[in-house]
Amino acid sequence: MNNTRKRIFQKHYKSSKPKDDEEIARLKQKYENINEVIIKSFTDLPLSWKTQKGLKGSNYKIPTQIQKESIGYSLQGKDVMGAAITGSGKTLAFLIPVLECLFMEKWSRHSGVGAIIISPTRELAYQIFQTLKKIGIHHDISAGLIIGGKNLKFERSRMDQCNIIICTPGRILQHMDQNPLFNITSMKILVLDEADRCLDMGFKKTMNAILANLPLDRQTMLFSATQTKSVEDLARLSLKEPVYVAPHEHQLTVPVNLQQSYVVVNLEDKLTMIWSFIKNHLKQKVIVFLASCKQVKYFYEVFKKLRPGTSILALYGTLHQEKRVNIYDEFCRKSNVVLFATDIASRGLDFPNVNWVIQLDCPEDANQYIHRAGRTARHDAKGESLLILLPSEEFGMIKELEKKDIIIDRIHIDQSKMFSPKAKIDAFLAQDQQLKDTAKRAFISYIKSVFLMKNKNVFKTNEIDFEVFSKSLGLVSVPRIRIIDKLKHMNKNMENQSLKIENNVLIKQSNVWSESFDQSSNGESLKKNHLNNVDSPAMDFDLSSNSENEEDLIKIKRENHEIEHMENISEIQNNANSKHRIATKAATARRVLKKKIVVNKRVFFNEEGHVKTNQRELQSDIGKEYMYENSNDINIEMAKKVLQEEDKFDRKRHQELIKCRKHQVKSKRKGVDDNHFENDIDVDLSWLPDPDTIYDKPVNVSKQSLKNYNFNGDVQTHLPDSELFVENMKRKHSDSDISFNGVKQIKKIKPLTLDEAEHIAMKLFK
Ligand SMILES: Nc1ncnc2c1ncn2[C@@H]1O[C@H](COP(=O)(O)OP(=O)(O)OP(=O)(O)O)[C@@H](O)[C@H]1O
Repeated sequence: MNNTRKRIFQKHYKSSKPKDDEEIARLKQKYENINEVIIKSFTDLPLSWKTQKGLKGSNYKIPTQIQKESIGYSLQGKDVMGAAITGSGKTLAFLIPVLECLFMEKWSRHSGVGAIIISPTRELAYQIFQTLKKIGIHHDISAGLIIGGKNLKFERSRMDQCNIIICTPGRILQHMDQNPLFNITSMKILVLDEADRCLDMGFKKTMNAILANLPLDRQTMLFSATQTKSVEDLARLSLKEPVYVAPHEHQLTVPVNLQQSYVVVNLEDKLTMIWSFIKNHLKQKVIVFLASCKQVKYFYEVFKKLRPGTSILALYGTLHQEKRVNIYDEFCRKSNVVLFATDIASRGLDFPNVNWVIQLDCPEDANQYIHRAGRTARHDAKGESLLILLPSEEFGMIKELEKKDIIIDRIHIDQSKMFSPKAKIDAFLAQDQQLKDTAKRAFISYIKSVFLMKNKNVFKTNEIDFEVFSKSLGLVSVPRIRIIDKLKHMNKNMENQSLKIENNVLIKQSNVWSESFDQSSNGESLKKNHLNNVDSPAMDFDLSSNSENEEDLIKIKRENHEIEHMENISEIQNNANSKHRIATKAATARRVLKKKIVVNKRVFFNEEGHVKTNQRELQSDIGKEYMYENSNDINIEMAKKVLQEEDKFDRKRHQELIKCRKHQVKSKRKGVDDNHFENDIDVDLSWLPDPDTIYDKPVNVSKQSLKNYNFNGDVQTHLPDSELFVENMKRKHSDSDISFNGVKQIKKIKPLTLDEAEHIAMKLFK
């Protein structure tokens, strides 16, 4: 019955399939009369049957507002700039026109690249690809995901067969540069998802290079929840009379179903706060945003060890690509789970059914807040967002959000529901050096991220109590951050000076900074913890992560910064480089002598716990002379010579020792006692029982002749079972022909049982 129905349906379906040419002509006619007001469902849009079927199969029936308003313009071939709140369906708003455009152009697998869709992160590109696969399943068009993390050759061999390329900026540029067969001359559509991010300073050079390679005769679509309106950006993209579609402008910046709130906590209480939150929300799906990948790593490692009773995942840029995709999929699948993430997860990702978004570290700006919070309450779903602010961040950040019409309520933490995992974390770090290092890196990366943030009304490094913060992470002492020390020092000397620096110099500089931290924690300079009014210069750094360049590579969003408080950037670089000079022991010793520091004396103890005084004296004449020379200075050349001379003596002694050892082995083999070695092995064996006494007695030995021995070799009184024991032993050993060195051979002795062996041992040691 079912089969018949299916066949009938297929017959009907086949007969109703219009010829492509006819369909194209019919649809073209309708393009001019698209009226968004009368569009109630996707079927009201002039779309090919292949797309309609794909949409239906994916359960998309009613278009969202941005889809209704933008798809018409896109079908007409206009450049479109779409801006709509997070989770409002912007992906379909550009994927449908892309498919339709290629269909109308009668694009086939052999027609080459027809559309390029660029996304700032790999995860987002992967997600777009998945959606395209669903809705484009009935089209005879191929698509490729070009995001890196895979062999370039492998991608290259497939590039030419792709009609739609979904990519990240870095990877597509790599193909443009390195693949002579990559042909995009016939390309029709360019889409930038999260356009403002793709066009900001982080990707500026890459995007400029990509755009220079693309044909000018193309349609361009830009989509984002926080769309760029920069004239410069639009000029770079060579947009032609773009249509700006923003259905929620002046009404909404965040979804209506999003419930927002914020709390104010001290930096040192953040860990306790998030731990308590997780413990109170074990049955929820939560994303926790942090400022850097090193922090994410630390929180992930610690929380995994703490075992809160829910799954813990982490997503950050330095993870291997395959792992990233697996974590992404796992988080999508699970319902009770906490994901610690950097901002690679803040834009575009459509994780289903996220209950909470926690912004544990303050977002860079209001736009960042919008994107992060938008990971929940997507489409028609509800969700909650909690922003965690430091007392020093509250005023500035709330003002920033108000500028974007985002009004959020402050809530207070119920202290009775706070559980501190501090004691456990301290214990973990004490046992695990790796975790301790991760904590140090987390500490440093957080301080650096605050230091480099542009908005100094919000991010104030001088308000951070370094000692208290480091303790809260389980660290015993404060890790040293040299560059902050350096800048603090320079700040004092060079106030009111400014300097224009080039982008690339600063990028290099930031790399030096990221490497130049010293993990030793005994630096006096930071013992006081507070930076004395040191704030970073007004630089526009983007610490947000991205998969292309790895998130800890600090990127600048704006060119030609005015940097106050710095006299000469090259000087910083020189100084920073000089920090990398290897400190030799000699140099350290010289410094110690110069400063007249009394270093601790090293004391050696022997096994009995007595202080060893007889240190080996130098043997060579030159060595003795050097030792008794009463100088406070270190003469490296002289020390070298002494070592060379002493080396000769050492080698000689070593050879003698080897000779002696050989001699000892030989003697042992011969069974000859060697007095020399007896002296070496100074062990008193007098307490051992005389083997003759035990083994060489006749079977019916008298009770009186049997003796037991205590540990000191003293004869003890006879025990009633001793005779039995010896007899038994003799009987057992009667078959053996094992011979003891220097002891009479006992023939045919059977081996002892375990009990007997234990018994004899007990007797001997009593
Ligand atoms: N017409 C529709 N009907 C039902 N669901 C839809 C429709 N359009 C999109 N969705 C769903 O809404 C969710 C959000 O869509 P999408 O990821 O495209 O949002 P977005 O606007 O791109 O968000 P962001 O700004 O965060 O990137 C997805 O789960 C998607 O499947």
